[in-house]
Amino acid sequence: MEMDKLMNESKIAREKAYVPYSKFSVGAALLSEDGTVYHGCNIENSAYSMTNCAERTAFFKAISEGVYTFKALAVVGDTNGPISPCGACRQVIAEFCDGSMPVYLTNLKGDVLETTVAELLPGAFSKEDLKL
Ligand SMILES: O=c1ccn([C@H]2C[C@H](O)[C@@H](CO)O2)c(=O)[nH]1
Ligand SMILES: [Zn+2]
Repeated sequence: MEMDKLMNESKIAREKAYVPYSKFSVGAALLSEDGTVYHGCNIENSAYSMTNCAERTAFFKAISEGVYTFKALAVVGDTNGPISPCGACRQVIAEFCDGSMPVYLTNLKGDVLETTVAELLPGAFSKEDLKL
């Protein structure tokens, strides 16, 4: 799949955001190895800290379906520059993706920052740290 298509999928995912508190909608589109695209949106809660970001929603949907191998991620929000995933999402992304996997951070104006999982979270805590 071309990356502009994946970025467009993230905009479609964004339309489902449940954001009565922040009114800040975010969408994510996670491309799996077999070509399936998992949509994620942010899902807020009156107990604010229970909010789930768009990125983690997309990952948890895929993982819960038994899908663990990913090729790319696109994220979009109505930000001035390319959206910047929060720390919690960076850690979840690092858990399930190779450091070299491309991540496309975008906004509604069409700005695109192409980065990688490793660039998003240098020094991520990982399973190696657990000495398993
Ligand atoms: O990368 C991001 C940044 C923020 N949010 C959500 C969390 C909250 O619902 C709203 C404002 O922080 O945006 C995401 O889903 N992803
Ligand atoms: Zn997040």
